[in-house]
Amino acid sequence: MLRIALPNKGSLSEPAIRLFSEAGYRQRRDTKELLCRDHDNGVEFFYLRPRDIAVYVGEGTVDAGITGRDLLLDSGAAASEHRSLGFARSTFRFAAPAGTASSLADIDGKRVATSYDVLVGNYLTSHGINASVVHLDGAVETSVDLGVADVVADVVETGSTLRAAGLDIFGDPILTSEAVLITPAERAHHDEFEVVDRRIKGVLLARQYALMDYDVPADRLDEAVKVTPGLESPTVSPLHDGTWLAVRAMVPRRDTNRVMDKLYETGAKAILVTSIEACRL
Ligand SMILES: Nc1ncnc2c1ncn2[C@@H]1O[C@H](COP(=O)(O)OP(=O)(O)OP(=O)(O)O)[C@@H](O)[C@H]1O
Ligand SMILES: O=P(O)(O)OC[C@H]1O[C@H](OP(=O)(O)OP(=O)(O)O)[C@H](O)[C@@H]1O
Ligand SMILES: [Mg+2]
Repeated sequence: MLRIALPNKGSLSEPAIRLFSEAGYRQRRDTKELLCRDHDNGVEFFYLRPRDIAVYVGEGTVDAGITGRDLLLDSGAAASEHRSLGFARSTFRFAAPAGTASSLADIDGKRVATSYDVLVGNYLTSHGINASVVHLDGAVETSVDLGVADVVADVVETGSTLRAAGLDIFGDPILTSEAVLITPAERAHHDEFEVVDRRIKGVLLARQYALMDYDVPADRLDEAVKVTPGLESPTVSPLHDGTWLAVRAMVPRRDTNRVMDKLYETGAKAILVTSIEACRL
């Protein structure tokens, strides 16, 4: 059986499990379950701490897993990013009390608290900054107030956690992160993994695209098709009346209303948008 590690808690867990459910894989029913075997699809799922997943994948004891790009880089494990998944998006930033730091150079000689010491250590070294990294397991934003650090480096989504702690973000983002599908760095993929990957890709595409159908006068087809080029090329079929054509194309979901406006202006009618349940491309 193919072995896949999924996050058992935290922000990555629920969307990672939902992704595999939507791809047709059996998932655990209870958050206490640490293992779930999907015999029909030949895949065994292990629910592990998000931070540990890169370690298991790097050791090759599981064939693939989902973690955050930030956690993968911090682990130093021999695992590599195979596909980004578009959820748990965050940036990794430095922050300090207002007025105490405004650029990377201001960190020199200071103490930086973080849960991601490898990531931060490598970043500081590569930028020639000499600072001491203080490892904390979590709630890093409190460390400055309590006097164990001068600066923090942490995950930022909306920024409200840092703001609430009276810290201002400064400098360039250290990293832009999101959930990623990872595989062992030094091993060829199993054929079974290719099936899993194709299914995951299908779910991601189905989330990203909608199907658009419309009717257009034959002499306006070229203009309309420029607005809906589809992924390969749109399907065009004749209507019974002989002067109109029916067009079907995939359209990025976030563009559907803008595309419909443009098509309408081109003379298209009966414009319909339908969700895609699943796809293989
Ligand atoms: N608010 C957030 N928005 C988006 N991604 C986040 C957020 N918080 C954490 N992450 C991402 O989740 C991963 C960290 O998972 P982890 O479970 O260790 O932290 P967590 O989600 O805060 O859970 P916990 O604090 O319970 O350990 C990282 O990839 C991180 O970028
Ligand atoms: O920029 P924001 O939108 O505020 O999000 C970022 C915060 O979210 C996460 O913490 P979480 O809420 O999971 O709490 P914990 O990690 O401290 O348990 C992360 O560790 C940051 O602290
Ligand atoms: Mg957290």
